[in-house]
Amino acid sequence: MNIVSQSLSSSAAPISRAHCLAMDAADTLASRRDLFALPQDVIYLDGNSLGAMPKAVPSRMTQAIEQEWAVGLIRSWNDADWYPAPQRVGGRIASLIGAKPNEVIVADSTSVNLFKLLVSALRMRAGRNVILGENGNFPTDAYVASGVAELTGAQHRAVAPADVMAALTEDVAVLTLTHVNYKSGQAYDMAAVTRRAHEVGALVIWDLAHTAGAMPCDLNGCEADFAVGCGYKYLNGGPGAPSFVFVAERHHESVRQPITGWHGHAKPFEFTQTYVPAPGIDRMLVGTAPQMGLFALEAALTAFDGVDMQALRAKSLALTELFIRLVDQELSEHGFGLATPREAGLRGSQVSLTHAEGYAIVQALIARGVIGDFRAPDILRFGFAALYLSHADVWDAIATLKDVMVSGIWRSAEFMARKAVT
Ligand SMILES: Cc1ncc(COP(=O)(O)O)c(C=O)c1O
Ligand SMILES: Nc1ccccc1C(=O)C[C@H](N)C(=O)O
Repeated sequence: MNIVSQSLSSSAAPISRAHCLAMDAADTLASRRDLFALPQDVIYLDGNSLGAMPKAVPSRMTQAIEQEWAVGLIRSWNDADWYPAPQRVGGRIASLIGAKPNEVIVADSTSVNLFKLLVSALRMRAGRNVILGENGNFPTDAYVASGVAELTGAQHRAVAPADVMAALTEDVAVLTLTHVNYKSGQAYDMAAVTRRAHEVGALVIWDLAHTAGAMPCDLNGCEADFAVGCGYKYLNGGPGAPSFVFVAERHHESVRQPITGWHGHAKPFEFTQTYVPAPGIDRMLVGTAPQMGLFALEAALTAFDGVDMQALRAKSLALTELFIRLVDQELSEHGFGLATPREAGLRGSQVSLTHAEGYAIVQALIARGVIGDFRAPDILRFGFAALYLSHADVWDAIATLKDVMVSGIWRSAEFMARKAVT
């Protein structure tokens, strides 16, 4: 039972702001908020798109720029340990996703890492030619799968999430899914899906964009093959932070990724003319790593030091449950639907509402300091980063949304007309 159920189940009384403050007083993660620089007048519910900035980042960047780059110059590749940063930061992320440190490396973007893994998986399942995906996945996942299919002659087959299990047939080389859907916030049962895929001999790539740092994940416990994810969402690495890629140790020998750049070479500084893949996870590298992005991400990850991911999950579920209950309690007359499962076990760390006028409503909310986002055609999306949100924030966000609806302010031309960029 989570903190909301505990404090509310015994009473049928409406939830009040005082209840929320009581939950904050009992919140063991509450002090983590001080690790983040967030404007006073903002309630930030968009950490599933761009995480907030950890205060540890600016001083690390200043040191990297003013000392390591300006003074150390090229010597810093060795003297400041720039060279092993992809492995080092990968090792930190591994601890958040149920992987061993040598199974995760940070490189490139999520889209590029998906490309590398899809081609690798097809090569490992020669004789099978289907990439199985899901309808409604984040577009880049579908685009990259189609691009790989076009390049390799494979077939990209996308089915409804509910039909994935049945679509796992013996011609599937690789199944590619996003663990927590970016629109609905619904999560797959990673263990069950991976098991079924393996029963038919398929490999699985999990996109953890909306999972890593948002909730616990046990890649090795699920015997996952491959995974990718973003550094800039719940890991708070900053805009365009590099992505991470996971390859289970048992596949390290056989995985051959297609972008055979020199940093994935066994001996990059021998400058030979023939490509020989590096042993282990290093072969997933391509070219020179974006060091500044790595440093920001590395500093950002210190916000997770000592965090029990089960406690983080409990708080995340408490926040999302509270939000859902308050929508029921405060907004029932305003035409919102719920696109996210009420059942906690099926939910990631976001709540999505539906409303035909969602775009204008989100714009009006943002103008009042509650930052969520809109996803066409009718989704109002709210991400809950348990490290920096409080239960009172949830109350205040709902109160602002109610005010936007009751006042009808969202109908003003300003909000109806503004163009969405995020
Ligand atoms: C599920 C998912 N995959 C991938 C991405 C992004 O990939 P990239 O970092 O390559 O832009 C996102 C968000 O942008 C996402 O939500
Ligand atoms: N990388 C971005 C750059 C600009 C605007 C949004 C994004 C996102 O990450 C969107 C996110 N993946 C989503 O789930 O909608």
